[in-house]
Amino acid sequence: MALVELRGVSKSFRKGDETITPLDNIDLDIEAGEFVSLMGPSGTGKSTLLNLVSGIDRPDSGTITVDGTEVTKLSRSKLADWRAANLGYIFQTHNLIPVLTAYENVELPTLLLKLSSSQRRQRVELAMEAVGLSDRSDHYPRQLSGGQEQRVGIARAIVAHPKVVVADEPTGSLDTETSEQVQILLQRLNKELDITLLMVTHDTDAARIASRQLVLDRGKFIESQIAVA
Ligand SMILES: Nc1ncnc2c1ncn2[C@@H]1O[C@H](COP(=O)(O)OP(=O)(O)OP(=O)(O)O)[C@@H](O)[C@H]1O
Repeated sequence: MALVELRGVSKSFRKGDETITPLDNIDLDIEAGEFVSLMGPSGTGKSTLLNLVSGIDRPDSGTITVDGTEVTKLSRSKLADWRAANLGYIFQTHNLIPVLTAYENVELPTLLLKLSSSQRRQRVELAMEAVGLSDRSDHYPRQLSGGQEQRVGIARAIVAHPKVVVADEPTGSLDTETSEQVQILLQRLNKELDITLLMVTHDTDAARIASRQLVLDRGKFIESQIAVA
């Protein structure tokens, strides 16, 4: 069984009189340790897919299973606990809390886990180290560069040792050089820490660093051209 398994997943939204169906009976398998990129025209349902995999939203039909847990069956409260322990989310803009230091921002998701304070400290320190920011722990977001802020966002996403990390345009708001650094970091986390990644991107260079490229269009996955480039 794949680490992430989508079977017959559909999701529609009503827009006035119209019904739009970004995801139409989709199947997807992501194996443990894979790095999958997802591209596609604007509004085709890429973020919707990430929200379904992470249990933020529910499909109209179909099942989503992550590491043997059928996420689509979990109650709301169970879902919150499951997400805290199993899923990391990297946003386009890092969404850091400005009044907390880098360390405290990364620590936040661990407060939902049953850990001793020394286990918690160890996790945060490891995550800060993994993104190369151990020396910036006491800095506030305003004291960090855009790339450093995004790296703190990445540390926050991996601090709970999640099974899967989903990333929604993680390099979308960065300049070319910083974007490349974040791409290298994501690739390293995938290869060295064996983190399974599903990354939405509009950037073909970013998509190329993934081990598998998918394109979503009109409710379905299509073969990616860049996979054979
Ligand atoms: N909660 C919602 N209510 C109504 N419509 C929604 C909702 N969420 C998404 N949609 C619609 O579903 C479609 C897919 O949206 P989604 O954000 O998943 O696309 P996307 O591929 O991530 O787009 P982009 O590349 O521009 O970020 C869009 O038409 C969007 O307007």
